[in-house]
Amino acid sequence: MFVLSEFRLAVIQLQVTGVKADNLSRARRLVKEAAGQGSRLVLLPECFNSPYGTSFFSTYAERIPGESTQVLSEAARENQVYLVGGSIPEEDDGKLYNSCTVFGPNGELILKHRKIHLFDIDIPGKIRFQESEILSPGNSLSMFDTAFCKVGVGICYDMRFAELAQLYSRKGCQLLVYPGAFNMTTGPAHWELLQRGRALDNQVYIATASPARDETASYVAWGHTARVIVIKPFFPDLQYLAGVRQQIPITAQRRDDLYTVTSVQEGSS
Ligand SMILES: O=C(O)CCC(=O)C(=O)O
Repeated sequence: MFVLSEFRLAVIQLQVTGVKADNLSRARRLVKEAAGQGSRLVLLPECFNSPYGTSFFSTYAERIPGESTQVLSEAARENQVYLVGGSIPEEDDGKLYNSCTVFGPNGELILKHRKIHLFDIDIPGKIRFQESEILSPGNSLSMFDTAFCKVGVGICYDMRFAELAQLYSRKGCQLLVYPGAFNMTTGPAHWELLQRGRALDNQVYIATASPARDETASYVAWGHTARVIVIKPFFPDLQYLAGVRQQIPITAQRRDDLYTVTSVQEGSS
């Protein structure tokens, strides 16, 4: 397979409101803009079509395929990009999931990742959030190949679990993407730290996308810029990555005879 050493990736920090149609059209417009700037892989945030919160999930939930994933598929095809479609509340067989769909440049659905680790935390006086009151967890790892590199997918809280990133890296991923929506408590404390940790431990690139911060929302996303909508291009450079892995060869230096992290799931490619 011909692999480009360097490519442009766009992370869209989307303004998300209660009007689904606006969220979809805004996302579509920004994917086009990102592609117009040369991006080959585009990432949207967690819950990009709906406000984030357990009280919203059932109202905004859709089946897959459905309205939102149709828009994503068309946006990927029209702009010839790999599109990691953030996440949406998904309804399937009476259950709700937090699901990320990934589309290829022909608009084909490459994979669906259901958030594996549900966001259940309780920090007294700060934030209580219990996704598991409403959502069911996914049970699969999710990776896909592109013309540039192999990509592992997680959603927000999934990023806290070092084992998942480690498995993705061991299975050959060079880039991990996490649509996210951290908050004003854990955002400043951990959002960047987690990304740097996962990247450093595993010698991979990490890309995350958050909804833009909206102080009027019931759940205020940390985001991480001052602007309402930003597209951040950056260039994963696989040659550089290979160099780092050679210079600091931790993969070969692991003591598999002493410890190991394995997936109990077979057949995840
Ligand atoms: O891990 C955190 O602190 C935030 C996670 C989160 O917001 C989510 O999973 O949606």
